[in-house]
Amino acid sequence: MDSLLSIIQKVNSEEDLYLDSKDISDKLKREILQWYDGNIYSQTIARVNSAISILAWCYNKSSELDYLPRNIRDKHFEEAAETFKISQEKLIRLFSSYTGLLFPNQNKTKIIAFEGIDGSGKTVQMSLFEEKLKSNGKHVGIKSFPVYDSFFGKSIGELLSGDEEVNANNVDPKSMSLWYALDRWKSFENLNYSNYDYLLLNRFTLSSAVYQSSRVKPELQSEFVQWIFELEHTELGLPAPDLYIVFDLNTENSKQNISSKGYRDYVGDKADVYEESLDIMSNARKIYQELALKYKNIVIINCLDENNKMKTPKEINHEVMRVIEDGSY
Ligand SMILES: Nc1ncnc2c1ncn2[C@@H]1O[C@H](COP(=O)(O)OP(=O)(O)OP(=O)(O)O)[C@@H](O)[C@H]1O
Ligand SMILES: Cc1cn([C@H]2C[C@H](O)[C@@H](COP(=O)(O)O)O2)c(=O)[nH]c1=O
Repeated sequence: MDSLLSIIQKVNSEEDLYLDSKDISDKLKREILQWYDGNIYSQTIARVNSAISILAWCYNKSSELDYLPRNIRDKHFEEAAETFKISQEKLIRLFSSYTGLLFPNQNKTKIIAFEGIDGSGKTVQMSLFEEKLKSNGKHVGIKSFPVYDSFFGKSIGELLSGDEEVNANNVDPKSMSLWYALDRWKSFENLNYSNYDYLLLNRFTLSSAVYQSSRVKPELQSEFVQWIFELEHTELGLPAPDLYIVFDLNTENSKQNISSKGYRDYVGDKADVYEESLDIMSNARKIYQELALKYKNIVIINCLDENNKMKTPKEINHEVMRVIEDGSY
């Protein structure tokens, strides 16, 4: 099977068809789960089958529903929502977007997030990439998280500064994650990014998955990562980036880069509580590497040369361009 349309045709021809994991490629699983609830990281076959049943319903019903009076149409949605055990609002949302999934628009906005431990060069690289895209005539949106001057971001800055007794390194990881998640949710609340060719993000959900899971016991780490994805994608409806580019370097080089950053509003001239913790930084580096092996939308770029010195910004930018041009993520 090679397309969602052919899968629907199979569903239509075989009553009670339940797909096996091998019946559908990883790429299609990601696409359908992105449409279903955004959480592409929980690819259980039960979730994929639920999404396919709803997709098939949308496809089969569309021409009929389009011509029905409003009250009868609503009745159809109400009954189907009950069958699928989802809310009517969610079914209506899925119905309004299913054509985009079955007949993809090549001009869809690409969301690319820049990630890595503190001082890994995300800001420098995002701005080089943005310049390149703009000089190629692309329409580009950018966002950086946390948004330190927003309502939620201000509290994140205070917690990171370590100035109070309760700080970002002693507050429990789930509570800390909620601040970051709400900060992103607020920032996306009224954002219509469909007109951009690219939306570039300086840190996104993966930062919490990595940094906050680095603060829980190792045996609870992978469950914690899933909790973050569920919180931000399934519950808050944030989109999963098409691609995460993670800049990898050792903690010695990152420390040196942090010290060259100069004054920052939320922390002044000093480092924040995560930047100060060698444990958090080295655990975070390891978790980024582990998650990149697990998920196809996470790609690592090695920022160090054979002598463990930082490659130049231009050299790293070439590697970013290679990943984008390759397009195989
Ligand atoms: N390839 C590089 N070689 C040398 N210095 C670099 C390189 N890339 C970035 N830097 C310097 O390192 C510092 C941190 O870079 P940048 O702000 O881009 O990192 P960041 O990952 O965004 O940091 P943070 O996560 O702490 O916000 C800056 O002073 C920047 O000029
Ligand atoms: C967005 C985000 C960030 N963090 C962590 C990672 C960093 O140590 C700090 C702040 O980021 P900055 O790049 O130094 O400004 O917070 C996190 O744990 N979760 C997140 O979502």
